[in-house]
Amino acid sequence: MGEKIAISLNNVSKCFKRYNRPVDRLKEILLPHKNYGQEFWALRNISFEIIKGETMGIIGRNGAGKSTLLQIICKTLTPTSGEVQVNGRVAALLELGAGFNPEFTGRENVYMNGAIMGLSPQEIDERFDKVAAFADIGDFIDQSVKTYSSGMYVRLAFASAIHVDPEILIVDEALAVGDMFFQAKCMARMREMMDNGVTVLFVSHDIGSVKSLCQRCTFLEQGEIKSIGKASQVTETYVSTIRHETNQELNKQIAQTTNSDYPPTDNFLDTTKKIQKALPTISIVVNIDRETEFAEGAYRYGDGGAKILDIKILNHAHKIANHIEYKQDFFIQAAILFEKSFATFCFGYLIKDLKGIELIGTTTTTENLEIPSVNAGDIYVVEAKTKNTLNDGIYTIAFGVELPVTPNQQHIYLDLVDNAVVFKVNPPENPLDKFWSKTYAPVTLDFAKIHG
Ligand SMILES: Nc1ncnc2c1ncn2[C@@H]1O[C@H](COP(=O)(O)OP(=O)(O)OP(=O)(O)O)[C@@H](O)[C@H]1O
Repeated sequence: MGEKIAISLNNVSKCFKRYNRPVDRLKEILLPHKNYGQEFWALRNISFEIIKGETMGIIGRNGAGKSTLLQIICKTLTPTSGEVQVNGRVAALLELGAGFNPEFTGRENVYMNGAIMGLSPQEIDERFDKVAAFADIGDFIDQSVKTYSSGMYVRLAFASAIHVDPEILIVDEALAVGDMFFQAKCMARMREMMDNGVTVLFVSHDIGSVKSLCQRCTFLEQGEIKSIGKASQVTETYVSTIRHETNQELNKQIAQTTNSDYPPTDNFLDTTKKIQKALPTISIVVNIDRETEFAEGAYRYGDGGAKILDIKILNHAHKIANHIEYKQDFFIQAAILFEKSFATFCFGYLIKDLKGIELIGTTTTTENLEIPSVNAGDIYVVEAKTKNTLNDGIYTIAFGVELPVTPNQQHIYLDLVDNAVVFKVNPPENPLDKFWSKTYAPVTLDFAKIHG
């Protein structure tokens, strides 16, 4: 394994045996030549390398094999076949319950953990106060760990893991158990460790955290790598896969309750404010007679029935632009061809930064705008006008046409083009106008002198 590689997996597979009844397991122990269980491959042919200092996210549905993979890397499980090489001191925060001895006090566990990680008692003495301060569990540090709440347990586990100077930090969803203040503290600490060159492997169902923390990401599906690469792209593949399945599930539910192919939007019409608004006269700049090529890296998904022909960003002067100005109005215009008839539809957009973090967006249902029925063959041009509240930088837009099923909660995606357009926000002409957050919301500031 090269010096720059922290973790290397070569064709790693893991097979578990599953038994229908506990007695079958016993029978197999007693009669080892007989087979009473079924083989289950939790991982199949997993190969990748993680470079030192890199942060890799692992995502996938429940049961995809994420924890099994981490346990194999941490060597608490042995693979059925394949090779695993790990180069560096590993601190792992796996599922709750692993790692600490419940009979020992918190203090004893910190010493035990430090010793396992190769620290001398003197080194642990030097660090203990920092561990206790980070965990912040007060006198519980001298109580046995079995009396801890799950939150206290995570606090101490995280504090002791990060204070052994790991070269590789492996975190499995553990942070989700702590309270929000502790989660924020852990995230900040993880970022600091990454900045200092620690390699991090991070399993999470929170796509936002994976996008913001990880450079690369692996999407596991039924024990196999479905996608591996840049975190922003892999997380998008994952989200689109899940949305596609949600679409199918919703369609199934709808088909069971109605005879029509698509949702009866009567319920929707009854329960939301009816704003039957004719589309204003729009000065059309999008292509309406052919499908346009979207930005490099764009990808689309959806159930069909509608097709987005074109999406354009327009500057404050309503001219096609790939640059928009600080704090000025801009427009998003799209053309949609309907291939089926629908009782209504909904459109919306989402602006993301280059890491894929979703910053600003809305839909017609969020805005309480209801669009009347459309017929197969209709072409609609839709437009959003908004003020640019983004800081200077590069952004992408996802634009979707959907069917509202439950207002603002569940939509069926007919056509969604992600990363459809890339655009740049220019820095302000006057540097004094610059703000320092990713986005800006207009505000009224006030003050009053109450003394002196
Ligand atoms: N000891 C075991 N014996 C039998 N099957 C197991 C064992 N451990 C895990 N599995 C199975 O292997 C598959 C992968 O499990 P794993 O815990 O790695 O998934 P995961 O992606 O971490 O899921 P989650 O997101 O729910 O934590 C699951 O179907 C699980 O039931």
